[in-house]
Amino acid sequence: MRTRPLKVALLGCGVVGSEVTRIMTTHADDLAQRVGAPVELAGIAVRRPDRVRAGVPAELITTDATALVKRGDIDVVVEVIGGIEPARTLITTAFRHGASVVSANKALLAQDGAALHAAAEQQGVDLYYEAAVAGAIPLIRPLRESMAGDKVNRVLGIVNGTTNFILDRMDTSGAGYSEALDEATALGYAEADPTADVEGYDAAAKAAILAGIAFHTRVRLDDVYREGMTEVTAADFASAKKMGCTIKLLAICERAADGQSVTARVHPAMIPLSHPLASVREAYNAVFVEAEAAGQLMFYGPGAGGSPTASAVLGDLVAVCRNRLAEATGPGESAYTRLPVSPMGDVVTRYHISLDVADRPGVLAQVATVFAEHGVSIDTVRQQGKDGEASLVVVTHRATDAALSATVEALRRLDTVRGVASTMRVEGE
Ligand SMILES: NC(=O)c1ccc[n+]([C@@H]2O[C@H](COP(=O)([O-])OP(=O)(O)OC[C@H]3O[C@@H](n4cnc5c(N)ncnc54)[C@H](O)[C@@H]3O)[C@@H](O)[C@H]2O)c1
Ligand SMILES: N[C@@H](CCO)C(=O)O
Ligand code: NA
Repeated sequence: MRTRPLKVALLGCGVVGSEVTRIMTTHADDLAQRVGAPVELAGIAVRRPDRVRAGVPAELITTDATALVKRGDIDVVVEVIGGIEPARTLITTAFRHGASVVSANKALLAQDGAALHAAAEQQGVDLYYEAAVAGAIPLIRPLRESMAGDKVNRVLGIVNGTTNFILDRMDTSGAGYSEALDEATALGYAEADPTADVEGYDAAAKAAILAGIAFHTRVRLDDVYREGMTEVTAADFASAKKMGCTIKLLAICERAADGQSVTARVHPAMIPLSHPLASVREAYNAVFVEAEAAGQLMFYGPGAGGSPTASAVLGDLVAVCRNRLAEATGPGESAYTRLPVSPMGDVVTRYHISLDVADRPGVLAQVATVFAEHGVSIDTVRQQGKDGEASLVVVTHRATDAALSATVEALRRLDTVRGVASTMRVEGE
C-alpha cells in the first residue's frame, strides 16, 4: 500500500458533510485498504466556523473555500454545499488545480452538467455524483457502467424523499402538509429551501440527470416538465383510494416509440396499490429502469438523509481515489445520441378527472361528447349526486397529454360543469 496519503478537501459541513467527515474519520483504515493508500481529510470549508461540530477536527476548519481548492496538493474535492454559486466556481477552480470532484449537487449538475464534464475532461480529472440522485441508492454508476451495453427505454420512479415522506404521511395518518414538511426538514431530508422539493425542482433536476445518462443525450432542467405536490389534497387521496390507488410524485423519463426523441417529466400521479411504487414509504426512493436486453430492474433504498447520502459520497470518493492511484479517470459524459426532448403535450398518459356538474338529464352525454370530440376514450365513470349537483369522476384510456388537457379545458367551458375539482395523471398500469 502507498504510504503517501491522498488528500481530500470537504466543502460544506451540514447534514451530508458532517456524515462524510464522520465516516472518513471512523473508517479511515478500511478506506485506506480499499483505496490502496491512506485517504486524508486535509481541510473542511464551512460558512459558520463557530458552530460546534462533534468529531470534526477543529484544525481542519476554514472559511476560505477558494484557498482550500487552490492549494495544489488536494487530490479530491467533495462538494456538499449545494446551490449553483459558489459551488460551480469552486468545482471548476478545483479542476484547474488538478483535483477530481465528488458532488451531491443535483441542481448544479442538471443546470451545468455538460460544461462541468467538459471542464473535468479537459483537466484529465474525474467528476462523480452518485449522491445527487436517489441518495444512497446506486443508480448513476449502474446506468453509466453496468448498463453501458444495453439500451434503456424508460426510467420511472420516486426520486425525492421529502415529498414521498409528506405524501406518505398525508395518505396513511391524514397528517397535514405543513406538519409533515416540518418533520421531513427536521430529519435532514429537505433541501435548504424546501420549495425545491415540494414544487418538484429537486426531482426535475434528478430526472434531467437520469435521462441524460440513460439515453446518452443532454437533458437540462428546463427540458423537464414539472408539477409539484403542493396542490395534492386529502380529497385527491380519498378519490385515489376509491380507485384502489395512492398518490406519488413521480419522475418519468422515456424514449419515444420511434426512438427519435425523449421526454422527461415530474408530477404527482395516481398509481395502483398493487404497483411496487405504492409501497415505497417515508423518505425511501425507488426507480424502475426498463432496458431492451435486461428487461425491468428496480432500485430501492433510502433516498435522503445525512448518513445514506454520505454512503454514496464515500463510494464515489473511493472510486475516484482508486482512479488517481491508477493515473486514470472513470467514464465521462456520454451524449452522442443528441436526441431532442419533446414537449409534455406529446407524452401519452391517462387522466383522472373529477368534475362538479349539474345533476340533470343529458349532462353525462354532454361530457362524454367533449371526450369523443378530442379523441379521448373513457375507461370508467363514477357519479355521485347531491341536491341537484353531482360529482363526476372520469378515468380515461391512454391519450396524448395535449389531447387530455384540451379535453379538460373544453369541459371547463360547459355550462353544466360547475368546476373541475381535480385532474391527476394515472400511471403504473
Ligand atoms: N440532505 C440530503 O438528504 C441530501 C441528499 C442528497 C443530496 N443532497 C445534496 O447535498 C448537498 C448538501 O446538502 P445538505 O443537506 O448537507 O445541506 P446543508 O444545508 O445541511 O449543508 C450545506 C452546508 O454548506 C455550508 N455552506 C454554504 N455555503 C458555503 C461556503 N461558501 N463555504 C463553505 N460552506 C458553505 C452551509 O453553511 C451548510 O452547513 C446539496 O447539494 C443537496 O442537494 C442532500
Ligand atoms: N431533498 C432531497 C434530498 C435527496 O436528494 C430529497 O428529499 O430527496
Ligand atoms: Na444515488
